[in-house]
Amino acid sequence: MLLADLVAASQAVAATRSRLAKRHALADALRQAGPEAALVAGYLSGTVRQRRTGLGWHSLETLPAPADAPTLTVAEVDAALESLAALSGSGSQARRTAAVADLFGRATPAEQRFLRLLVLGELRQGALDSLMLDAVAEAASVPLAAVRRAAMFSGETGPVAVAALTGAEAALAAFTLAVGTPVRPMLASAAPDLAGALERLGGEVAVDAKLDGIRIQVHRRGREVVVFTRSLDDITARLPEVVEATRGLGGGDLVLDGEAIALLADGRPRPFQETAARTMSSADVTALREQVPVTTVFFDVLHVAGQDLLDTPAGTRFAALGEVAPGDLVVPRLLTEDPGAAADFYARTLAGGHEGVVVKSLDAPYEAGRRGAAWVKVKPRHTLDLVVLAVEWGSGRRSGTLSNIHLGAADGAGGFVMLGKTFKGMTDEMLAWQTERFLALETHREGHVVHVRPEQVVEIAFDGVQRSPRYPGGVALRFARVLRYREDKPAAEADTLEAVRVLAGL
Ligand SMILES: Nc1ncnc2c1ncn2[C@@H]1O[C@H](COP(=O)(O)OP(=O)(O)OP(=O)(O)O)[C@@H](O)[C@H]1O
Repeated sequence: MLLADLVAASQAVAATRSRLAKRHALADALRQAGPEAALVAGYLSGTVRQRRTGLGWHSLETLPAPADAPTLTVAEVDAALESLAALSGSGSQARRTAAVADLFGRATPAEQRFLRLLVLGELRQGALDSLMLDAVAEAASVPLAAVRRAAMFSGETGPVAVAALTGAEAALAAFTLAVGTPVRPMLASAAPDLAGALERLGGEVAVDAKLDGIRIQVHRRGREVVVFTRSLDDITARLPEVVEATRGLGGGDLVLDGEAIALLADGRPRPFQETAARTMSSADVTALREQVPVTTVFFDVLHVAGQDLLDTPAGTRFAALGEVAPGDLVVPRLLTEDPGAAADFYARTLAGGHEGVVVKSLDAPYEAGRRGAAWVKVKPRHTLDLVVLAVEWGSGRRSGTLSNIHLGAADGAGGFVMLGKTFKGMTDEMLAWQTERFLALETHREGHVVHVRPEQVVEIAFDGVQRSPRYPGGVALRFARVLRYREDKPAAEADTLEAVRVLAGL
């Protein structure tokens, strides 16, 4: 497939705000790509990023004269980006510059623009992953459910696109849960209070403590244990306690879902940052482990000894978890249909220093990768997970640091809408960290404002939402302040403008 065709498809997707029209444009591109659909799916959903090539906007400021006619193929571009990503060691800077000049020199003006945005991670035509899955189903004329199911086992959309287009439903059915390969975790929806959550689910439910740690998905095959994060990164080396705790369980091969959390001697949680620090680096694990040991807590099981439990009702899965894991490794949980008992449990959980509860249906399957209705979280404090769009250089005591952050909510079509700014709540350590982080994400500058790739999620507390003509979404946050940066949440899962409007009762 020619790069020019991919550019045309990208422009067609970007040109419309209608989800249906975007889906048709993507489906056309996938059909045209055939066996190269994996590449096309990767490029059009923006999963191929600057991170891989190590190129910043500085290196793309002056580009060579463009070519007159389109000759570059998508496969050639991919190979060139791969080899750029592999460059390291002495002299790699010069080789990188030469490779960039060669690639861009063979591109037409429109292709140069596309490549520049692609490499900088700014190609946001709104092809979110869920939309790409819709397009795959359309292009291959297969049921969407079959595509979604394959994607939850595959982690990446590319191989699913190729299977759907070349082998239809039969090829999609070959994607199953494999012990050792992570599946996308099930996510929760939110209710404003406990009564709302109980009403939504009805009847007997499980009320779980919501522990403010790090989501872990643990796979055990024989003696081998692998620990994955919420975003499916392998962090086994960082959490030896989890590996040891899992080795000691019964039940043959296992896939478990849970939380790793640093607790004090009395069982109350340590500050979230301390748990998070344990998952950031695999250096000095032994020393870190001595200072801040983490406790392993499981709340679900997806596979036991050759049997997949994803489609088994939660009540049965929870009973299976009780059989393989001792009580101290299972989340505090109450099975009840009595709102009074649920309220007592919620109050006790909060008194124990925990974040809230997750109310779970006992009949539901494990809906991997979905923010489903079967898990409803309830927290006393409302927060939003927003994306940093730009940062301003600080003044006075903060001069030399990037301080005031511009906050964006997802617009539901792959872009972000600004809701306000804040420089509140940041510790000196956070300021130092964010300065480095946002310089690495920089795309361009306007005066004292540094624009960044919208990739960093930040958890924000606020006192309310008000109508505001100043911001494009028509709403702004009152007294927004930073609680913490979230390393475990991709920008695509940030809170949406729609969710913010609902909060504001608009
Ligand atoms: N008992 C529990 N059951 C399910 N998830 C739990 C539980 N205790 C803690 N959690 C955490 O809560 C998260 C579920 O909430 P949600 O799906 O909204 O994810 P999130 O967006 O990361 O939420 P939040 O920002 O509230 O932590 C899980 O990812 C998990 O890390």
